[in-house]
Amino acid sequence: MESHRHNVVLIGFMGTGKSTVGKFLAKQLNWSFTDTDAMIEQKEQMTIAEMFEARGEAYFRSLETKTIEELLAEEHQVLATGGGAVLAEKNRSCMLKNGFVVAFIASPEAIIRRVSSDQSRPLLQGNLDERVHSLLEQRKQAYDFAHMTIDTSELSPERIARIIMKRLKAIQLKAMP
Ligand SMILES: Nc1ncnc2c1ncn2[C@@H]1O[C@H](COP(=O)(O)OP(=O)(O)OP(=O)(O)O)[C@@H](O)[C@H]1O
Ligand SMILES: O=C(O)C1=C[C@@H](O)[C@@H](O)[C@H](O)C1
Ligand SMILES: [Mg+2]
Repeated sequence: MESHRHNVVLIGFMGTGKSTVGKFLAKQLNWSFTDTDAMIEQKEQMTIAEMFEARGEAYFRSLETKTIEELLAEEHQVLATGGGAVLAEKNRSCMLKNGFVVAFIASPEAIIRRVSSDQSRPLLQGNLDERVHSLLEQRKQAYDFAHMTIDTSELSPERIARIIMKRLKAIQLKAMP
C-alpha cells in the first residue's frame, strides 16, 4: 500500500476546478477544506491582484509556500492550491510527502470558458485566449508529478469528487485512522 499522509492536495491550471471540487470532496470525507489563494487573501486583507501590484509576485509566492507547509503539517485536509503553486520544487516535495496529489487538467477551451467571467486573475490580464495558451505551453509538464490526473473538461464537479473518493478508498487513505 502507498503511504501518504492523510491529506489531499489538488493542483492544476487556473479554472480546472480545484476550488469547486475541493469543497465537495472535503464534505464527503468530512475533512477540512482550504483554498490557499483565499486564505492568503484573507490573511493579507487584499486580493491576489492587489498583492501582485503592491508587493510583487515573489511576495505572494513566499506566502503560498508558507501556507502550504503550515496546512500540510496537519492531517485530514483537502487543499485547493493556486495554479502556480507547483512551480516551486519546495512546494512539490511538500505536497508529495504529505498528501495524495491530484492534478486537474482541462482543455484550453474549457479553461477559457470557465475563467472568462472572472477577470481578476493577474496572470491572465490582456488577451485571455493568448494568455491561457501561452501559460499552458509554459506549464506543459508542471502538473505531471501528481499521483493521479483527471481531465475535468467534460466531467461535473460531483463526478470528479466521486472518482477521487474511489481512488482514496482503493489506496485506503480514507479508511485509515
Ligand atoms: N467540472 C466543472 N464543470 C464545469 N464548470 C466547472 C467545473 N469545475 C469548475 N467549474 C467552474 O469553473 C470556474 C473556475 O473553477 P474553480 O474556481 O474551481 O477553478 P480553480 O482551479 O480553483 O481556479 P484558480 O486556480 O484560478 O483558483 C468556476 O466558475 C466553476 O464554477
Ligand atoms: O497560475 C498561477 O500562477 C496563479 C493562479 C491562481 O490560483 C493564483 O494563485 C494566482 O493568480 C497565480
Ligand atoms: Mg481556486
